[in-house]
Amino acid sequence: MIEIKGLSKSFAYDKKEAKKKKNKAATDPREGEGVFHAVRDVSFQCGKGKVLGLLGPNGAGKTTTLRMLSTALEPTSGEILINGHDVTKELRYAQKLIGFLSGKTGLYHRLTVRENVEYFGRMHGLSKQLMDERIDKIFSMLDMHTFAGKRADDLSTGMMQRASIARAVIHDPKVLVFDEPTTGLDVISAKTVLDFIESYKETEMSVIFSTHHLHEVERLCDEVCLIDLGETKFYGSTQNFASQTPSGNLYDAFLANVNNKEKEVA
Ligand SMILES: Nc1ncnc2c1ncn2[C@@H]1O[C@H](COP(=O)(O)OP(=O)(O)OP(=O)(O)O)[C@@H](O)[C@H]1O
Repeated sequence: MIEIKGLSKSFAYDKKEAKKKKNKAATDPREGEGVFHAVRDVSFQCGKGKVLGLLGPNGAGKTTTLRMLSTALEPTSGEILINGHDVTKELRYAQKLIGFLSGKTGLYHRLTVRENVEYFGRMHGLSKQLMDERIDKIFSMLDMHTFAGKRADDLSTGMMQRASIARAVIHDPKVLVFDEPTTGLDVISAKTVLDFIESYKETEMSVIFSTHHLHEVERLCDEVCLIDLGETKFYGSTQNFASQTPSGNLYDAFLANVNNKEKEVA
């Protein structure tokens, strides 16, 4: 179980940005004195065996939120608890339990896919036997055996993404945090990734992933957290989210919950 309570993250403006903002009235509620409040108040939780979809228009604060969950960024305020343990205070404990997939693959281009995954497995202290078992299982789930010996810089986008996922889950994390895992993938690779996430529903894991694709939410998510301008605007079951509008569809519910004038959704 992962709980996020009143999370916020502010970034100091660089000199150029600070100069631009000086003496100008703020047009965005996230603009503060010398800082930009990218995430202002985000709260949700994701129980064992549940999948939560993190939604929001471009720039809403999804990636920043997920980076905090992954421990890559330290929150300005708020709490992230895994099984009651505070992630910021028990970093090692949290890093063992979290598997993070970000937009950047983080693979070593000169190493083969298998070498890459083994490297991250060793960093997590996996024994050779456990590593081989895990690799065999994950590579089968993600249909990776055919390109396990290829160097990372020879991979297609879809292969690269699957290798990055294998890398993120080699240590058998209990909480998966995936940032837009299907962005840029063709239909077949996207299906492999979605099937993989779906398979986790049968386990005790919690999965949180951000997406702009509402059909993915419909298929996979038990719960939805929609953020806009850095704040949680809706958190609850996917069913309750959809039933907020007369049409009962996720697309209309999304539009009804965002203030952002552009109301972008892919
Ligand atoms: N390191 C940083 N310094 C300053 N501002 C930042 C930083 N990281 C993010 N931001 C700003 O915070 C806001 C939220 O960004 P974030 O990447 O979290 O949005 P997002 O919801 O993931 O967007 P998208 O759907 O386009 O990926 C944006 O306005 C972004 O420019």
